[in-house]
Parts: sequence; C-alpha cells; structure tokens
Amino acid sequence: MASNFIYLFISAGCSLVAVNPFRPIPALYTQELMEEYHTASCLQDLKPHVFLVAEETYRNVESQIPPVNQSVIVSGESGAGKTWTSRCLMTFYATVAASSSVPKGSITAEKIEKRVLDSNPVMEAFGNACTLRNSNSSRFGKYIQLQLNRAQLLTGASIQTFLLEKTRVAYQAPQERNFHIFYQVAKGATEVERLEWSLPRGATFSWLPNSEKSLEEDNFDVTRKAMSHLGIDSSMQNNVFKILAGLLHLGNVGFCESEDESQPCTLEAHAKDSAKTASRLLAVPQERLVDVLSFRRITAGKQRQEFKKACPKAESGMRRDCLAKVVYAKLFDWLVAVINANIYADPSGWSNFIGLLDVYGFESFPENHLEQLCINYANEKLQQHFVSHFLKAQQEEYALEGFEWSFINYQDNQSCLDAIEGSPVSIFSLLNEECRLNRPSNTGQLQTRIEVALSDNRCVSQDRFWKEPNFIVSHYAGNVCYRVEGMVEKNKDPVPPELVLLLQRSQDPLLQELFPADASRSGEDNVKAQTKPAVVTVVSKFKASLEQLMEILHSTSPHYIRCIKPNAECEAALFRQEEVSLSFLLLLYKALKK
Ligand SMILES: Nc1ncnc2c1ncn2[C@@H]1O[C@H](COP(=O)(O)OP(=O)(O)OP(=O)(O)O)[C@@H](O)[C@H]1O
Repeated sequence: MASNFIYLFISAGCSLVAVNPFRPIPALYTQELMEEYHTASCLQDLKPHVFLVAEETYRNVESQIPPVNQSVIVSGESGAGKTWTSRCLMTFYATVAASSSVPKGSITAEKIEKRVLDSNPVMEAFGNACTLRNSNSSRFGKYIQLQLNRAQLLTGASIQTFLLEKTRVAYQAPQERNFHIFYQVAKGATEVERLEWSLPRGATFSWLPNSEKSLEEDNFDVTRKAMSHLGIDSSMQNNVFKILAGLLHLGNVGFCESEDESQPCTLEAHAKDSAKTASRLLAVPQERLVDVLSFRRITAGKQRQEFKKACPKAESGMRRDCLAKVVYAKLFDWLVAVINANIYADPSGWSNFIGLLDVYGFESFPENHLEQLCINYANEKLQQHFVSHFLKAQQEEYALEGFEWSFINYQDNQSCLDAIEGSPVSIFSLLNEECRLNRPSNTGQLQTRIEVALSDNRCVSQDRFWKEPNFIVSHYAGNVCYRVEGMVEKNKDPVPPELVLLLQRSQDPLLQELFPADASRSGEDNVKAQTKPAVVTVVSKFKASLEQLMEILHSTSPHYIRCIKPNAECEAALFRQEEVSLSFLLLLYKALKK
C-alpha cells in the first residue's frame, strides 16, 4: 500500500474492487482526474477507478442501449468505504452532469446538484454513528436515484432508505455512540439555544455516551447549512433540534423499583427535572408523560373497558425507550421525505436514471438478532444478483476473447433465501405467524418449530452447545448463529397506543405533523381503536421494500463496487493479507461453488 493504487477490476469491468487506504489521497479525486475520465476517448485505456465506473454508467445512459438505466451497487463490510465511494460517485455525477451545457442564466442544474450533495451531510448526521468498527458508520441502507434528462443533465434525485437502526437512540453498545446529530446539537448549540433546549455545557445524558470523542462529524454548522440548502428553514431546524434535545432529557428519566406491584415506580430523584424538561421540549403535559410511562392500558370485556396497570421498572424503561425510538424513526422518515421533496424532479423532466445503492454489509457478531437477520438477508439477495451478473459478464468475456469454456453450473444461494423468506414455510413466515397469533412468546418452542419445519433445508441448523434458543443460517459469507429471544417482539415492533396518543396531543407543530390525530375518532376512543392494529411486521415491511428495490435493480444495467477493508484497526497503509484474502475469497470463490 505504499503507492496510491487502491482500485482494480475483476471480470471484464463488471466489478471494481476498492481497497480502503484509510488515509486521504487527494491526488486520486481531483477535478482534473474527473475531467480526464470524463473526456477520455477510450475508457479501457484508463486505470481502474471509481470515476471509471461513474463515467461508464454515464456513457451507457447516453448510448441509450437497453437497459439504459444503470445501477451501481456498492458493498462491503462496515468501514470498507461504501459511503466514501458513494460520495465520490455523487460528486462525479454532480460535476459532469451539471457541466457546460447548462444554459446561461439557468441555475436549476447547479441548484439540484448542490442539493443532492447536501443530502449527504444531513443523512449522515441523522443516520450515522460512531461504532467500534467505523467512526462514521451508516446505520441505515440507502438507494439514491439520480435522474438525468435527455441532455444528460441532472434534473432531480430521490432517496429510499432501509431499516434505520433506531434502537441506537436509546441503547448504545459500550464504546459506541448515538447518532451524530445528538452530539452536534449538544456541542454546537448557541448560548441562546442552550438556554432554550436546557443544554448547559458539560451536561451529561445517558443517551449521549462517549461525547468526549471529538469527531469531524460533530460539525453542527455543516448540517445546518446543508439543511438550509435543502429547504429546511431555521425555524423548522430549531423545531427538529428542540425535539432531539427533548429526547436526550427523556433518556435521563429513570425509574426506581416499586415495592408494591400495584403501585407505579417512582421517578429517580434527578429524573423529575428531566421529565419536566422533556415534557416542555416535546410539548406534552408532564403528568401525562409520566403516566404513560408508568401505566399500561388494558382493554377487556365486551364493553372494551379500559384498566390501568402499573408497570414494573423494566417495563417503564422500555416504554420510555419506545417513545424515543418511535419519535426518532418518524423524524428520520420525515427528513427523508422533505429531502426528497426538495430534490425531486417531475417525471416529465427526466428520462433515465443512475441508481446508487449503499447498503450495510454482511454482519456476524457474538450475538445476532432480528436486525442482523434482515441485513444478512439483504446481502443474500444482492449476492444472488451479483453472482448471476458476474457469471454472465465472465462468460461474455470468454466468448469475446475466443476462449473455449463450458457453462459453469454454479450452486447459488437460493436454498438459503428459501430458508429465510421462502414459502410456504420459512424463518420469516414462522416469525410472522407468532406475531399474528399474539401469544406469549416461547422461544424454545419457536426454535423447535424452525428446526422441524426447515429440517430439509441444509442451510439451517442449531448450535446445540449454546443453551439459549438459537438457529444457525449458513450464509454465502459464513455461518451466523441467531438468538431467538426477543425476535418475535422485535418483529412486532409494538408501540403502545397511549404513547402514540400522547404524541398526537403534543402542542409541538412538528410532532403534530409526525403523529397526526385520527380525525374520525376523538380522545380516549383512539386508544381503544388502536389496541387492535393490523400487524405489519418488521420482516414483512423489509421484505417488501427489498423486493421493490430488486425489481428496480433487475431493470437496470448493474455495476458492482466491492469495498475492501484491509485491516480491522482502520490503520492507514496497513494491508493484512489474511484479512483481505478472506474478503476476496468471499468475493470470488464462495459464489462460484461448483
Ligand atoms: N478512498 C478512500 N480514501 C480515503 N479514505 C477512505 C476511502 N474510503 C474510505 N475511507 C476512510 O474509511 C472510513 C470508513 O469508510 P466508510 O464510512 O465509507 O465505510 P462504510 O463501508 O460506509 O462503513 P459502514 O458500513 O459502517 O457505513 C471513512 O471515514 C474514511 O476515513
């Protein structure tokens, strides 16, 4: 890694491999180099580079040979450089697609490119966090469609996001941090804002761990400026930050164990002030806030009478966390919608697109939950897509060069996908059934059901030495053992209706927009009406959005950029053969089992 060589091609340009140098190499990303790739008469003569993929896709659109629309699928493990690579691609398109052909006096193209690029710092502030593996790790998947008109100019864009890791709002693993935006607000607020949001310097918040780490990402000004460019004015921004400050205070609302089960838990001594501030910032009555955290509503009998039951300490804590998660998730979706509204181009204004997909890589931790199952399922889907195109490109290359070859009869990962999402029975269908039956979840029983129902599928097994109920899925990238405990609850992702009602009645204009009251029903009726919601589970939603994405990808001409992390420590110029070769092994051979 002494040189600046970090890119190489495999398989007839079908896939670019990008090795993360973990140090800035400005010479690799200059305007001049961009220009060189953009104006080259023969792209084949140029060195592999992310700009080469960008230019190739751009020219493919210009050539109008079907499929005209292009997609660039950027993959790799956490910290491998996906976000960096996606940013490079966006910068390239924003530069070349807004070049000389813009008519004098027209600022539309420039405006749109600026907005598209400004979506990055905003999305990263709200959706990225410092983890053990990457100090700016994307905690959501992103597909951005860059829309081009007949003159090949960028006229608009749209962003689709997947599976935000919202649990991070209320729980951060040791040495990890919450989403960047919380630190930006806490560190960057002005003195006036500090007073307004009750954020004195040096204040401590349980949901703001490791704030002493100073990261480049803790730059509030950059986020604010980008939000302004995206049409979010300063009063709306303040509204957003006020809610975030409210969530930080909510995180400090701790409960004491109650000695009498029939009585609610009391607030910890210092938590009273936090509850007061949180309720002020979220514009909800303090007693109501404490009440919904301390009591569960139960409706029973023919008359659907409502009872209140005091929650034990752990449940009150869970309700507090749930409140924060639902607010943050809605806020994130709202932000994406606002960004989309500001970068959107009317369909009559564009004819083709280049889509960039930046999704979380394959995950395997000592303990794996529903989130990892969804992430790894998405990676299986993309792997299947990759393998089919990789082989196609390989065989076309052989044919072109006149090699004699016989068709590779590769074994794809269909049986693994069948195990996860197949019909009539799969892990997803069994999880959904448990949610539908709405019975007290019995993890041992669910493990047995998975074991029996999928006994014919060689991709599913159990770790019999682990006493917790589990199942192992043999993914293309390796075996992952998933913990059954908590999966059904996470799949339901329930939000107690009284929490929603609290937010619907907030006096805060943004919360009112995020949680509109059901106009057909009033007051307490709402609680009863919402006690039996139709269950749309997490896996069903995720599967549906992924299928929609795959449909788009299948309709485009795909290009792959596989980002490689050369060492786990994120050290500059350190290339660990054994770690890299493992990545290559996965990349090149695992998919091609004969
Ligand atoms: N081409 C590059 N040149 C210089 N630095 C790079 C390059 N690619 C990545 N990096 C460095 O590596 C870090 C991690 O990259 P990045 O955040 O893009 O990883 P990622 O694959 O998106 O990770 P995650 O899945 O956790 O979001 C970046 O913050 C940057 O410092």
